Amino acid sequence: MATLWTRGIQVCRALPRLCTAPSVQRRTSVRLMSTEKDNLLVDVDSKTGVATMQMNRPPVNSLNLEFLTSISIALEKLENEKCRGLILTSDVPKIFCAGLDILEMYQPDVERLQVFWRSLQDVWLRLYGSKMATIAAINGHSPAGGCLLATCCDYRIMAPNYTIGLNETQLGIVAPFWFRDTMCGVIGHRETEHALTLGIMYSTEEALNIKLVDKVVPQDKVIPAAQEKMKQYLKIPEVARQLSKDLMRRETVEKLRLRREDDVAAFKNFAVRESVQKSLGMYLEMLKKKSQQKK
Ligand SMILES: CC/C=C\C/C=C\C/C=C\CCC/C=C/C(=O)SCCNC(=O)CCNC(=O)[C@H](O)C(C)(C)COP(=O)(O)OP(=O)(O)OC[C@H]1O[C@@H](n2cnc3c(N)ncnc32)[C@H](O)[C@@H]1OP(=O)(O)O
Repeated sequence: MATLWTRGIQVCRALPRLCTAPSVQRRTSVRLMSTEKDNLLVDVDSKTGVATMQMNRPPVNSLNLEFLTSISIALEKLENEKCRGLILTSDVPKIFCAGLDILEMYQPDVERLQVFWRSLQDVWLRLYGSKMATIAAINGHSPAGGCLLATCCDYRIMAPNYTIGLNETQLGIVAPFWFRDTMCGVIGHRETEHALTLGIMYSTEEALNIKLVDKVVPQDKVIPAAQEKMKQYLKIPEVARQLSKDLMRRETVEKLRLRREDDVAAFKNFAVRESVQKSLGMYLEMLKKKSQQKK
């Protein structure tokens, strides 16, 4: 991984503050370009070629356009750098990712809404279709789009006492076909139908039971366990591992690739419906009330 190391140093030269951070010893730390400051922390271990991507957009890592764009650019960069593995996790306490930023969908600017949806498609295409071995270290709640990110990965390790699931119907919205297909690939048709129609948020233990997550470990062991599991993936001859993954996922990836603009139009037309806007408004209100009660 010499090339990676050299390139990493070049990036660090442009960002000297990072290079002096103690946590980057024997590591190449790459802070990727982003429109929102420091919302994505990406460390690449120069010895193993494994990147750790920490989402850091408080309070809940909700995915707005800028954040999705940062993630997409980072994924592209890691793929171009021929990183071998990716651990996706969160730097926000108790939250892996709260899914799409509902404010992007509520009373939207229609042009931005479509760009927003394309940026989510980009992230999905890059993560689900990645050549890297990918592991989600789920160290917090993971509803909807958060669950999507986790299910895009090859393996999921989760800490206890959190929730994960595609809860879209609870907001009066619908998980599109590529969310469904990703979930189906992990837990199968029947459980996905059950999960999607009811918008089920599973506890960590329930998620383990239905194999939505592969392993449960204490909070402080989630990232070490992901690093350990990654070693198993990296022992497999690269081309064989990548082609096997591609064989499993290509059809699903191609389906969206071929229908991207139809999917954008379907999303836009759905999101602007009066009934959908009303549901989103009520859900936001409920979240606000709940948040105020805590304060
Ligand atoms: C015919 C049709 C066919 C096809 C359809 C075509 C297209 C499909 C159409 C639509 C598809 C859309 C797919 C959508 C995917 C999504 O991801 S939607 C987002 C779903 N997410 C959620 O439901 C999560 C909601 N949040 C929570 O449950 C909790 O916040 C939490 C468990 C994540 C964390 O709990 P707490 O730590 O207690 O934090 P608070 O609840 O107090 O929240 C703090 C703060 O953050 C705000 N917030 C939370 N989540 C979001 C969010 N997702 N977006 C924006 N903002 C969020 C919350 O309101 C608080 O704000 P303040 O009140 O403090 O300002």
